[in-house]
Amino acid sequence: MSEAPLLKVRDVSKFYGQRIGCKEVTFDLWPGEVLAIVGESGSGKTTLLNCISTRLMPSTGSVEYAMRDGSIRDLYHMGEAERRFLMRTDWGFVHQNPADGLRMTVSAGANVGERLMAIGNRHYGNIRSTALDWLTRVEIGTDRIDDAPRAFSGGMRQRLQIARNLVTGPRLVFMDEPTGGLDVSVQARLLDLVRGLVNDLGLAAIIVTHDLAVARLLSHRMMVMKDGHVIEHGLTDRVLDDPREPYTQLLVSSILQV
Ligand SMILES: Nc1ncnc2c1ncn2[C@@H]1O[C@H](COP(=O)(O)OP(=O)(O)OP(=O)(O)O)[C@@H](O)[C@H]1O
Repeated sequence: MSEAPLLKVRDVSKFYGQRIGCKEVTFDLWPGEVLAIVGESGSGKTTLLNCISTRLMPSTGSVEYAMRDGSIRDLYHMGEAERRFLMRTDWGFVHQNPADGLRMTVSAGANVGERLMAIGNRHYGNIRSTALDWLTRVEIGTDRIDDAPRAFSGGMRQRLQIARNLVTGPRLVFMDEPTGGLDVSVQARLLDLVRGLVNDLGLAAIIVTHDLAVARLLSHRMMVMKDGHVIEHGLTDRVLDDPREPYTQLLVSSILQV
């Protein structure tokens, strides 16, 4: 890991009227590091993820990002066009529901290829061969390249969404319950795949999950949220093996096997 954080999140709070979405969240994320945000439903995980990824503007706080050229930018003071470019090129966002991250009626190949075109690739042959390569990497048969994702199973759709996000070589990927809504056996295969890709590509990732087994398998560090606050934060193995907060102890003990 390099010496400067990729993200510096400082005192990020989001209020929905009187209601707390998340409150005074501060942490650094380092290049190549995977952070899991865990907590029960309504604890503020998605609100925090959306604030950090600028899909939602926080009420207060700041997020600094180390750009590829080494400059540090304040995400909430970036122009809209620049932020969109960053999202398309340097970041990925994997939604729980693949339909939110895919174009369901265009082919699998086009779903992957259009991200390449968005960053300036114009050579059809190269785009198609890169798309084929990525379908293989996410274990989708290359004979399915011309099929639309609406003809795919849930697991295949999620793998295609991952290929679409990773094809442009992002440095940071946000994932919101990436295995939610899938069968257990499909989840296990997807988790293996995500873990392999994140390791191979040296990606930094922030993964929201209510499933501690997902956090155990994928993350280096984890933050536990309750009622919008981060109540515990540390190395994943430490938090899961030796939880300090009574609430985390309860969460851990409610899972038979993590
Ligand atoms: N658009 C909104 N308007 C009003 N309140 C909201 C909105 N979105 C979230 N909240 C509230 O903010 C709090 C945090 O919600 P959030 O969805 O971030 O939690 P979560 O941990 O991601 O839950 P889940 O796992 O169910 O998605 C909750 O009290 C929720 O009701």
